[in-house]
Amino acid sequence: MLLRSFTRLYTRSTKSPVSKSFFQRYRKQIKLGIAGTAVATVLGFGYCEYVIHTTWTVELDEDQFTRYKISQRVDIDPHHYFLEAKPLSEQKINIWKKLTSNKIWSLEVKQPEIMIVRNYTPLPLKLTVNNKDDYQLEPLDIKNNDTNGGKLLFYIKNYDNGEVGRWMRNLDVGSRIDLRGPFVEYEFKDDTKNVNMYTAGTGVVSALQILLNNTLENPRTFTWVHTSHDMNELGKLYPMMINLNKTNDISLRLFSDTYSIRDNIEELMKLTPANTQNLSFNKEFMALVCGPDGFIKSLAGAKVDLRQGPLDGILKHQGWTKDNVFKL
Ligand SMILES: Cc1cc2nc3c(=O)[nH]c(=O)nc-3n(C[C@H](O)[C@H](O)[C@H](O)COP(=O)(O)OP(=O)(O)OC[C@H]3O[C@@H](n4cnc5c(N)ncnc54)[C@H](O)[C@@H]3O)c2cc1C
Repeated sequence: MLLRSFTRLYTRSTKSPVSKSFFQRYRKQIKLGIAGTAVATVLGFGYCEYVIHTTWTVELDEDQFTRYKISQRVDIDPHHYFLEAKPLSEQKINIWKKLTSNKIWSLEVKQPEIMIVRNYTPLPLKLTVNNKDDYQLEPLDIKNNDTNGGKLLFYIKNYDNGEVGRWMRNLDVGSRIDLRGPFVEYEFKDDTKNVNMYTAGTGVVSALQILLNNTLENPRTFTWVHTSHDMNELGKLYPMMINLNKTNDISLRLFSDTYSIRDNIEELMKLTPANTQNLSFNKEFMALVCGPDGFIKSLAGAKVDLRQGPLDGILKHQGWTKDNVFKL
């Protein structure tokens, strides 16, 4: 008796008649279910792709992000590098022609892990990397529609404790970055004929962005003062600046080894023509100042809450008016 019930139990548990009949009974439905799941998965992936492509704009836009990937990066020194970003979708608008050399503009880069953005200033330059330590920079021929496939080149400083510059430096080539813009920081008025440009550190990019754009019909005259701790931090931007200095419209004066302009006040005064028109606004002259806070303060007075703030410093001393000066 005991043996029989054991045999019955054993037989039931090993034959599993329930599952066998279940599969037999619902074979069709199971097959349909598997096929349905496969179709849903394929459609799901397709939908995700659709959503991604429609929630990120294809053309650069101020309100929404456009997807790029890091196509090349060249490290200059531990705190400076070039980064080239290539759009994932073809850009129909030639942004350089659209903005011309009348505007200084930047793009926002998103750091998605901590959801912050920082502005960076694209340069109209083509980067060619020959090998690990050798690269070339060449200006885009914007007038003749050279867009380099919409690739954008940035010159970036990474601070030891900085978030975005450091994050981008550690990303692999091929990684995705999202860009938004353009945001115009300054636009020249047609009347402006003579520009005094004062830049320090990465502020160099504002001057280079307009001076390397060859779309302007009637070029302006530029007196450009740049100060860097060490000109080597500019990498191959430095020889490019020396070449720009050889053109008729640009006169460049470089101060190295110091961000402090205190040591060079006399020379800066000489480079900053005194306004002899009794402090009245002369629409042909414009001074742009771009660099660290202390640099801006010494030249033109401090910015206040990201606004222009009162005019002070060397430019005020030389009789320039508030309307002739813009702090970037
Ligand atoms: C219009 C515009 C264009 C620009 N273009 C360029 C460009 O082309 N290239 C470029 O390199 N930069 C450019 N910048 C600067 C850039 O946007 C960033 O500010 C810069 O890269 C630093 O950002 P980060 O996230 O790397 O560092 P952050 O995290 O902002 O830190 C920067 C530095 O400040 C220090 N810091 C951070 N928080 C504090 C705090 N609370 N108190 C004291 N110190 C602090 C950090 O330690 C670090 O040293 C531009 C800025 C503007 C507004």
